[in-house]
This record gives sequence, structure tokens and C-alpha cells, in this order.
Amino acid sequence: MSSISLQQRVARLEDLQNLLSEQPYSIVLRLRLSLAYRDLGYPDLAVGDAYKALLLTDEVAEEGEFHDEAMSAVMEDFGSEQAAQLFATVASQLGFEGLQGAKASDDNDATIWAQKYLSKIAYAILVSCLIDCGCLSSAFEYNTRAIQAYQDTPIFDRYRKTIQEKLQSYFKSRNEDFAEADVDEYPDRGLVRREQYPWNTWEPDRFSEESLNCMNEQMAAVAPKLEIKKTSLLLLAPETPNSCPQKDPIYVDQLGIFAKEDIAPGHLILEEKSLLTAVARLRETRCDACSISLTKAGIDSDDIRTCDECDEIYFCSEECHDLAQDTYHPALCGVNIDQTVPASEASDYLYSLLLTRALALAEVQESHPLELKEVCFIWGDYHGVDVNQNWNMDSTDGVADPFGSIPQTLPFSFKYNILTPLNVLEKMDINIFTQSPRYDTWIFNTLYAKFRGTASARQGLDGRPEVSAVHPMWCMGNHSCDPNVSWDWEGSIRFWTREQLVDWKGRDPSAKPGMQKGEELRGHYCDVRLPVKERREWAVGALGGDCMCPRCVWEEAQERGQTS
Ligand SMILES: C[S@@+](CC[C@H](N)C(=O)[O-])C[C@H]1O[C@@H](n2cnc3c(N)ncnc32)[C@H](O)[C@@H]1O
Repeated sequence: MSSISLQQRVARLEDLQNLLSEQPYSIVLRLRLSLAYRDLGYPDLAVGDAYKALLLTDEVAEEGEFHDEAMSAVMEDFGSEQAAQLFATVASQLGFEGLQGAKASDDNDATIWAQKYLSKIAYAILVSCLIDCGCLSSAFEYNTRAIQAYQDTPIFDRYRKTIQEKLQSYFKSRNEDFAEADVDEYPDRGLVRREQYPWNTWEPDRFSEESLNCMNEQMAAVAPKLEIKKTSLLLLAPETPNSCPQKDPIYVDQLGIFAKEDIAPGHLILEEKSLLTAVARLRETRCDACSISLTKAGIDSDDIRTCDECDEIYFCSEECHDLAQDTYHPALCGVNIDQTVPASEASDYLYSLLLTRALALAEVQESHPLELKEVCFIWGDYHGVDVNQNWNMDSTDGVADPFGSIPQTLPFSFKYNILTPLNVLEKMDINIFTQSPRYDTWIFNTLYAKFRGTASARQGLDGRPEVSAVHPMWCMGNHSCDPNVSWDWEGSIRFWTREQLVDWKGRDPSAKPGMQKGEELRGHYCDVRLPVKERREWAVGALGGDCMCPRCVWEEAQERGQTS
């Protein structure tokens, strides 16, 4: 029986988050925050603050950029009620005893206290939460460092054994030998809760009149004949296969795009340019702002511009150059972004570039990243589970499993969810400690959730994703394998009504191309020329489950009829 309710835990967490603006350099506060996230089933968010705590202990030990700030925060925390609370929580949550420290009287003693106790706690939380998140390679690396630094600490031996067991079963499940594996072959990526966090006050009510008016103002600028409206869609989730006839279908409220008037076939109905773009490789071949290929017919080489300051990126036109300078580029001017990425990480890397662009847009426009017009209304595909109902505690008042039994569908890695964004922020000269409220792990996760549900990507010749973009209006369009529009994307994204509908035999023969007033736009997330099985495989990631459009249902039934 839980003695502290979920609401109380969230309230406690929010109190700690609010303290950050007063004590941004407090290692003790970061660690308490980290434990509060862990206690709520967010080990991924705990990793973020445990890592920042570890960075601050380094600042205390070495004369780093924030040495003085970190040092005075340690002096303030030493012997404080806050430190006593931290030690008590660590002892009960992690089973980590023997943390009482002596009182410091000068810098040197405080340094010892921070190194001896706070750094050890930071390692312990970091490693335990990395294990929970499936980041075994990073957990192994930090645990090895902890064992070297604190040889007498049994908790790190326990973690070593846990990591080893998990690795053994991982390699066994792949019929591979763990003993033969290199550290860089250890898995370092897992799934975490994809959620509208209870403290996220930035997420608008997408169905309110105010939000719809705001979205439709944006829509009118790029598609005067279209509007966004609320619609009801079949829930397509892997765990509730709607193709299973025994189950009742579940419908969910979502948004879609509708015709405001009758529209003839072959009519261009939407043309949208976005600055939320990412080019992974060969950056000199694409416009940094809109991502159009610079070798595309119609681009005059005399129009191509570079940035006067950094000279490293190219724009297709004066317009893109000016837009970039006004909205994001000054934050990234001269910032060197690593472009050497293993093929297995190509897609995560591309999403991380979108994140970088969103951070730069926010920084230059002095807005919160979740407030940007490119992201604020877009679909985050958050789990629809009622956390209050499903939240699960164990007999010791801790979370029953690391995620509190809430579904996990958001990819998470230490590299792309923590290290890369913090590293980019530092290169952008943003103080990652004082600016936490704007650039925190939960904000990165929320942005990733939105991008993963809506970004378009294009592959290079070798099949690796090369360019990606989020177009906030275009991505309100829902999918059908019997679309009434076609689209293409080169710089801008464009929708036009199809001249001819897809030819499939089960459709109402009276259906005609074009759109009637009030009709929903049906885009397509896969190649509609493929057979049903392949179409579904292609679109499953974007839809969350098997496509159940009338064409898929009909063609699947036909195939079943033929094979049975
Ligand atoms: C890019 S968003 C489309 C806009 C979204 N409906 C919204 O409210 O913002 C993609 C999501 O829309 C939903 N969706 C799109 N087409 C669908 C369809 N044919 N059936 C059910 N859900 C669909 C899925 O949940 C998918 O993850």
C-alpha cells in the first residue's frame, strides 16, 4: 500500500524543479531531483540530472568554467537539511548506506565531501538508471569509472553483476557469445515513456477553439482552401490489434485536414516551407534553411549564399539566408556538429539534428522550445494510458518496475537524449545549469516524441536517412492507402489533389478525384503502389499499428480468401 500518492510525488518533484532557478549549481538539488524522477518511473529523466550532478562534481574538483559557482553551492549544501534528506533518500531508494560526511570548514574539505559522497551518489543513480533504460554500454562505462574511483563500495559491484547478467541474456538472445563481444557492441538504447508529463504546461489543448484558430491562421497562409478540424480515428496500436475481429474498435480524438470548399482534381492545395529541417551529410549540397538540393534544376548558382561569418553552410536564396539569420542561425554560427555517425545510428542522428535546430530556433527567438510555432501543436503520439489508474507501486513504496508499469515507446539513448543536446548547448554558449528550465531532458524527450510522429525523412543513395524536416501544417494530414492527394517535398512540401484515384477494385465506383467541401484530406505515409502487406509494414511506425483504411481491410480480406 503506497503511503505517498502519485500526486504528492509529482508535487514534490515540481517543488524541486522550481528550486532550480535559485540553486542551479547545487549538486545536492540535482541529485534530489534525479531521485524524484526515478521515484516517479522516469529513469531517463533521472539520468539527465544525475549526469549534470556529475559534471558539477567535476567543476568542484577541477578549475572549470563553473568552479566558483559549483564550489559556493557545495559550501551552502554542506551540513544542510537538503543534504540530510538526500542521504536518507539514497539510503532507502538505492540501498546505499554509509553516506554521513564530516562538516567542511574550507574549500578543500567541501571538495573532499563532494568527491567522496556526492560524486559517488551521482554515479550510483546514473548507473542504476542507465541500466533501467537499456543503455548498457554507457552503464558499463560509468560503473567501471565508479569502481576505479570507489573500490570499497559494494553497490558498484552489484551493478557490475546486473550489467553482466543483462548483457549475457542480450547476446544469448541473438545467439552470440558475450565473452567475444566488444564494449562498443553492447546495446546502448532502450525505450522510455512517451508522455505528456504532468508538469508540462506548454502543451496546448489542441482541440480548443483558440488552438484551432491559431493553427488555421497558419494553415490559411500555406493552404487557403484547407482547414484543420477535430476528427475521430481508429486507435492503431500494436497491443490492440484492430484487425482482430473479436476486439471492439477504439476510436480517439485527433486532428485532420479538411477542404473548406470543393476542389478540382490536379489542384495545388498546400505549399509549406519549414525551417525545422536537418541535413545529415553533404551539407554543402543542400540549403541549410529549407533543405532543397542546391543542384536542383531551377536554382540559379548566382543566388546561392553563404553565411558571412562562418562560411560553412549554404542557402538557396537571399530569402532563406535572411530567414535563417532572423530565426536560428546566429545560435549555431561557427558551431561544429559532428557528422561521423555509424550507419546504425543514422536515423537517431537525424532526429538529434532536428532537436538541435529546434533549440537554435528557440534561442534566437527567445522562446521556449515547446512554444515554437513549428512544434507546439504537433502530434506527440503520447501513450493514452491514465497514469493514475495504471501506476504501480511495490510493497516498499517504490515503483514496481523502473517505469511504474506505464508503456514505453520512445527511443532513448544516453548519447542522443543527454550527451548530444547538452554538448550542442554548450557549443552554443548556453549555460546548461542556469538554463535547465528551458533546456531540460524532459523537454528534449517531448521534442523527440513530436518529431518521431511527424518528421519526413529522405534517404541518400546508400539508403541511409540524409535529410529530414517537420512541416507543422502538412503533418496534420492523416493517412490512407486510397489517398485523395499526392505530395512531394523538395525545399517546400506540396500537396495537390490527385488527377486519378488509386485503382483498387473494392472502392465505391462512384468516387471521383478532387475534394468536396468538408471532405477530409487523405495523404499517404507509404508507397500506395505496393501490396497491402508491404504498405502496412512501411506505415506501421508512423501509424502506431497496422493500417486499417478501407483499401487495406478489403485487400487483406481478398488475400485471406485466396489463401484459405
Ligand atoms: C502525422 S500525425 C497526423 C495528424 C494527427 N492526426 C494529429 O492529430 O495531429 C500521425 C498520427 O495520426 C494518426 N493517424 C493518421 N492516419 C491514420 C489512420 N488512417 N488511421 C488511424 N490513425 C491515423 C496516427 O495516430 C498517427 O500516429
